Amino acid sequence: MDSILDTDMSSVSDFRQQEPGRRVLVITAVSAERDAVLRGLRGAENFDVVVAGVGPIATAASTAKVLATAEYSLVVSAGIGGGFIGRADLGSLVVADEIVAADLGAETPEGFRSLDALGFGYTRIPVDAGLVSQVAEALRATGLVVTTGPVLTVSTVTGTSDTALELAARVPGAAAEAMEGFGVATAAHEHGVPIMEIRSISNPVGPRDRAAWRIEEALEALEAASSVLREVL
Ligand SMILES: O=C(O)c1cccc(C(=O)CC[C@H]2O[C@@H](n3cnc4c(=O)[nH]cnc43)[C@H](O)[C@@H]2O)c1
Repeated sequence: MDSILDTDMSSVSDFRQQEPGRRVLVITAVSAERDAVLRGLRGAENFDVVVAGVGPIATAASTAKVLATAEYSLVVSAGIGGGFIGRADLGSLVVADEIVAADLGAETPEGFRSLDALGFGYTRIPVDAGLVSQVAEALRATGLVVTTGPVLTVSTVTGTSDTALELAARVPGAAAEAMEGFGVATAAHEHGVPIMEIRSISNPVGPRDRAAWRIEEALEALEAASSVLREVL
């Protein structure tokens, strides 16, 4: 398999306008995630799966571009992510009940202040509670291990225990971190389309140990989750 970091974004420019209605747009960062989602969806016709790049900025731009060309009833940010220790183990799934731009703000002598605390915008996008519980229950019914909670969007992968502890204190209940959710959610929110985020856990949030990442297992869990999404969305 190619590196997880390969970003084949051809699906963005190849995207064709689809019938409006109950269409679901799934946004992944990289092609390995897209392929796992597509395996799970097994040709489901009401889903489009698009590679939008790594990080919140690339994904926001790519998602906005797709949403400008077609109508969707739901946008799903899906991919691998880091799990906060004690909240989400390797190979398990996290369904976001809130999508939080966790490092968008300012450092002050009193500590971090988020953009919304500074009065400049928003950093938290809630997910419909009924949708979260419906999807989480359906995933659990197939034997998958699922946590619901805030999923943090960061521009820098956490690499120390200190940062992991700081983020967990900043967002109580934080279950996972990744790099795209808030970008996808901002584009969806601005288009008035409901959003959800699902992460399969490839690594713990904390000291950088690239060799300990379990990307294959996380992609398998993402595939399994996608086959459930096929049935419930
Ligand atoms: O270890 C590195 O040197 C490194 C540098 C830049 C990027 C990476 C990635 O693995 C890209 C992250 C990619 O996967 C998602 N992801 C998975 N685990 C985490 C995490 O613990 N924190 C943040 N993002 C994570 C993310 O959504 C990206 O798409 C590695």
